[in-house]
Amino acid sequence: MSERDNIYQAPHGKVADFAFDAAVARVFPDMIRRSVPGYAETVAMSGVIAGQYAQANSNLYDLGCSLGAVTLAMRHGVRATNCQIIGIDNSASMLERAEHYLALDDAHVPVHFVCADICNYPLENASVTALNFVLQFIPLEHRLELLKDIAAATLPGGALILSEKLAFDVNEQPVQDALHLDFKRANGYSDLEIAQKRSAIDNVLIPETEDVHIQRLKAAGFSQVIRWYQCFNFASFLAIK
Ligand SMILES: C[S@@+](CC[C@H](N)C(=O)[O-])C[C@H]1O[C@@H](n2cnc3c(N)ncnc32)[C@H](O)[C@@H]1O
Ligand SMILES: O=C(O)C(=O)C[C@]1(C(=O)O)C=C[C@@H](O)C=C1
Repeated sequence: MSERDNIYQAPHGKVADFAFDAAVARVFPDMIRRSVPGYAETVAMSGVIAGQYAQANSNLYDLGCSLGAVTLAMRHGVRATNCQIIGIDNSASMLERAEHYLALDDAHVPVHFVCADICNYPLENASVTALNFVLQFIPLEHRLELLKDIAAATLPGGALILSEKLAFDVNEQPVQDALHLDFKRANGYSDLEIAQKRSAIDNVLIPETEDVHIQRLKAAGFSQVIRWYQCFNFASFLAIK
């Protein structure tokens, strides 16, 4: 079991930019469950989507895999034969723990975890790729290029699962922000913790609107984009090549 996230419980003075370091890796399952509305459903359904879109003799990628939650959900969902799943993250602390969870898992699809920058990693023969709450951390100027690389590596009929924190127009933004704030409060975060986490992620997690995501996925080479899930300000899209 993961430890409880109390990283922002005490006053920090100046709050440093958020990083996926050892302290975050240690509490990550608790942190993401209490911070991202719909996280558990998004992970579970990535297994169902992988079941539908995985093709025989292909690769499935979990880009920014953290502890491998989506990797393992896809591993249990895949029905096609001779697939392998490659989980990539540039945080060694995350991957160390991902290997631990993988060792406890009993499914049979081969899984390889790789410590690398997803913006430079050569992708190929992909039937399903997941970017589960990861593109939001990639610098804006690199996002289109990464999606183009994914689309180019994706087989016809293959899919990308893109889950993101969304930005909204001026009327909707305060409504969604208030609901997200209450979601965090309901999960036991204090107002100080919420405020300090917000300053930590302010320059690091840059959300964009649904329109921007859909247009860019199409510009990258995906022919159809469906928002299959949304819970408050977090949504997940299925982009089909
Ligand atoms: C919010 S977490 C992703 C959660 C995970 N996909 C899940 O569903 O549990 C973001 C992850 O992306 C990783 N990451 C961010 N930028 C990256 C990059 N350029 N290359 C590889 N990994 C990156 C971080 O280390 C972190 O583990
Ligand atoms: O938006 C927030 O307030 C968050 O805490 C979101 C978020 C995320 O979406 O990845 C940010 C960092 C942590 O990884 C967990 C959750």
